[in-house]
Amino acid sequence: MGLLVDGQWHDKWYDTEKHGGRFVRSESQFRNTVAKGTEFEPESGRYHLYVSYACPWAHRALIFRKLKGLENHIDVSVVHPLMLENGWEFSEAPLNEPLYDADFLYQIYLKADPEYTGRVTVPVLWDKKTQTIVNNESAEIIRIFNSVFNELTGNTLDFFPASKQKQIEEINEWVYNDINNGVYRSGFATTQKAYEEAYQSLFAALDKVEGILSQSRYLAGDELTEADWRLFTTLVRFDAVYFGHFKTNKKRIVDYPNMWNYLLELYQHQGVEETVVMDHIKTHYYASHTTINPTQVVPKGPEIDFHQTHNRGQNGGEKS
Ligand SMILES: N[C@@H](CCC(=O)N[C@@H](CS)C(=O)NCC(=O)O)C(=O)O
Repeated sequence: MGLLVDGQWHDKWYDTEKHGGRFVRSESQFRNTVAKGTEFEPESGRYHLYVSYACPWAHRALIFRKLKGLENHIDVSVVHPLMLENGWEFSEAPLNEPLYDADFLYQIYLKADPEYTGRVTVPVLWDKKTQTIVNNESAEIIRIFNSVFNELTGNTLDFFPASKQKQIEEINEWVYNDINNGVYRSGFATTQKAYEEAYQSLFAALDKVEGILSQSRYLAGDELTEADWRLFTTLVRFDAVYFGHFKTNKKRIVDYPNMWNYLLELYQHQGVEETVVMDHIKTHYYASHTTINPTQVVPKGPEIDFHQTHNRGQNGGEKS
């Protein structure tokens, strides 16, 4: 775990002291988009996506690449699940870096900006033509994937429809703060107070989700949207990792009937299962966060069956 300062790598854990033991996520810095008539034209084969299978933010991008039929247009590199003193690393194939034969993800950041100061995070959308990072913010990468390559792929599925954008943005706001980032705020807290604040707002938000899903098929009504996929990547990690490792242990997702069935439905959505790589997920969290789990022992359980039949859309506690 570390960061770049003026282009130099420093092995340093998150500084929570400044914020009373609270984990505060820093803003992503590369915020360009792909668009016709700009320096980043939508072109097949031009862009490369760096991800970790472990990371919920990168997972969003992988899911959108799949749902939007971009696999033949945007290739992917997957980092090694362990993130230790050099940050994200590449390894032997298939976890190698094909463009520059880089060993570490920070080298890719340095290609984009030799003086870069900041965290070296996944996902990264890389432009092979101008050899720079287009964007390293998953919330924006999924919007790019949602629409920008439609002419190339012919895939017009829209997970951010104009009629629902305001509602989706509102849902994203509290789901991000209290759930997606909430699990990290709980797990990375270094004071009891900071942990309890995060824990309480997390479970209040999960109760809210359960309430919504008892009335409605998806978060924003009967249409599957970006808001659902953003929540999914946290829910699918919850019982296996966050519940134990991040101490978010009031309830598991399997204890919420509507949310659990919803999670099964999303997991079983065409193409999604192959984006969920549980051994990378467990290894990454348990063995990389040595301040939380110094032995780096990865628990064997729990056994989770995401293939169970779900009841969504069958009037089973929710309107179809
Ligand atoms: N806001 C970013 C967050 C990405 C992020 O924090 N990724 C984590 C992995 S889950 C990471 O790469 N962390 C490395 C670090 O913070 O040094 C996004 O959504 O893309």
